[in-house]
Amino acid sequence: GFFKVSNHGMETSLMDSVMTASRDFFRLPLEEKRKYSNIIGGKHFQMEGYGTDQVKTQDQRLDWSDRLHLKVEPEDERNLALWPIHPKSFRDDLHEYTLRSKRIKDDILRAMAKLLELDEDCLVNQFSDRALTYARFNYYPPCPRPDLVLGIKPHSDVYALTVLLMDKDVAGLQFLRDGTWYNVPAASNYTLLINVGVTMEIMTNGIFKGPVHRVVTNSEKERMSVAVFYGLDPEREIGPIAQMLTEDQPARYRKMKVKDFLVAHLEHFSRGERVVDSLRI
Ligand SMILES: O=C(O)CCC(=O)C(=O)O
Ligand SMILES: [Fe+2]
Repeated sequence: GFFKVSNHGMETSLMDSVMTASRDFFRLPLEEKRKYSNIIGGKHFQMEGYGTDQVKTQDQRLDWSDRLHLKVEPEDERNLALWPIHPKSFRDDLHEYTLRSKRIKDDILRAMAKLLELDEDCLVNQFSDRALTYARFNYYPPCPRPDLVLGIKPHSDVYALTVLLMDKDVAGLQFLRDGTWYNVPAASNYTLLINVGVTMEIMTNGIFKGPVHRVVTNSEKERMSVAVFYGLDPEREIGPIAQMLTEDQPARYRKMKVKDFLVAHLEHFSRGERVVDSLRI
């Protein structure tokens, strides 16, 4: 599922700085932002950078949003050429923010392990120093026809855990439960939203589920959010962790290399499907 955390130890000034740096970036002229484009040489799509989703098919549903997607960990794999230098504080703020966010993530992983009656560090230890962390800055401009287009189409996050910093003034995120969409209010009190992703769903053999969510558009106001996604080392396998399996509780998902799993996710996402459903045994 997903939940809000308060008293998380992240300074409100840092949260404000990250939001402001992000807003300032998206307000730059298009030619400035294009320097960080996720399309190389006008045609080749890459995961990182500024832009929208990869367009795979003519009939694909597109989202009413702009993103800046950056790898922050492993630190030696940062592609700094794609880290904006305007506004000036952007790189430092993001670096600082992800250090704090990592502590929150580890605290939550320990609490989740306790809930599962596993060793406290059992989940934390799944994330080696080669584990992937991405930051995604989402910008949703006002949309003249909110009835026709979504800010982000329904999806489950693919990585293990998402730490989401939401707009303080404008709501838009919705979660699906039993066929009904529920609104998440704007984060006026500096709470962070923690969202379980399908990597966690698989690791915990389906106990913690990656909920389906979407973002609706707004005809008057722009909205911003910053998501930090925590994934595994792409070179290892993803599957239910051994501690979750017993004779009565056999594996519900087949194993796959993380790298291939992420590629499969993109295929499913562009079709509005969930990759996890294709891994069920
Ligand atoms: O903008 C939001 O509140 C949610 C964004 C989201 O779901 C995502 O980036 O995966
Ligand atoms: Fe999401």
